[in-house]
Amino acid sequence: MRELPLLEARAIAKRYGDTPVFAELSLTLQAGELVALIGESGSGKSTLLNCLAGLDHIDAGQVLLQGQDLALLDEAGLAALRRDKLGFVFQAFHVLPHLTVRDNVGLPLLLQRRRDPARVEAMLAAVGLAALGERMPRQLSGGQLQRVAIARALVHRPALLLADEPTGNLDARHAEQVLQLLLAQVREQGVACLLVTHSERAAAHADRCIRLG
Ligand SMILES: Nc1ncnc2c1ncn2[C@@H]1O[C@H](COP(=O)(O)OP(=O)(O)OP(=O)(O)O)[C@@H](O)[C@H]1O
Repeated sequence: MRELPLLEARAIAKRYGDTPVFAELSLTLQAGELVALIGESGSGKSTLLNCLAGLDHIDAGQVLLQGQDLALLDEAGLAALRRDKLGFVFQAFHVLPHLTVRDNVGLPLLLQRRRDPARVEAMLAAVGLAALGERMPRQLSGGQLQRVAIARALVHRPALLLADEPTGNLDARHAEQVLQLLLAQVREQGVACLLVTHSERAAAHADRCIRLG
């Protein structure tokens, strides 16, 4: 028997006003799978990620995370699901400006009431930011901020990682470092990862590609 998909979208549709972004879109993601989401600018990749995370409402269809239909959850239920199961790397990082780098990375663990300083340090080291834990976000470069966002998205060992161009601001060396980190989470921890990317190099690491538009 086939394993229950970690994430399943069934014939979902999204429009803004009268303008459809996508329709009849179905996808599944299994634990331990890295899937690249590709498509031209404006094809709806970020919108799809937001819909899969329950951050944006769909107009038709169903999204199921570990069999749970997101539409049946209220806002508190959705927030708890995101807190416990999901890591999200936003295109705009959404790093909190008044917290240090270390506290930004530790935030998901704090929200789950399970502080783990060693895990936070390990994630900082994994993204090459071990020396910058005490810095404030305004003292970081764009690429460093992106790596903070990646460490924060993984620190609580989510079952699902939705990553919106996580290597977009990085030089080749750091992009490869981040890709290897994502791959390790997928292969060793069984994380399911949907990776939005314009990079052929990043897409080449994926098990499959889904194209929008
Ligand atoms: N809040 C919104 N209101 C109206 N239209 C929106 C909104 N958000 C996105 N759109 C439109 O929906 C379409 C898809 O946008 P989206 O950001 O998902 O694309 P994308 O594939 O992620 O693009 P990029 O690669 O440039 O990040 C675009 O045409 C965009 O203008």
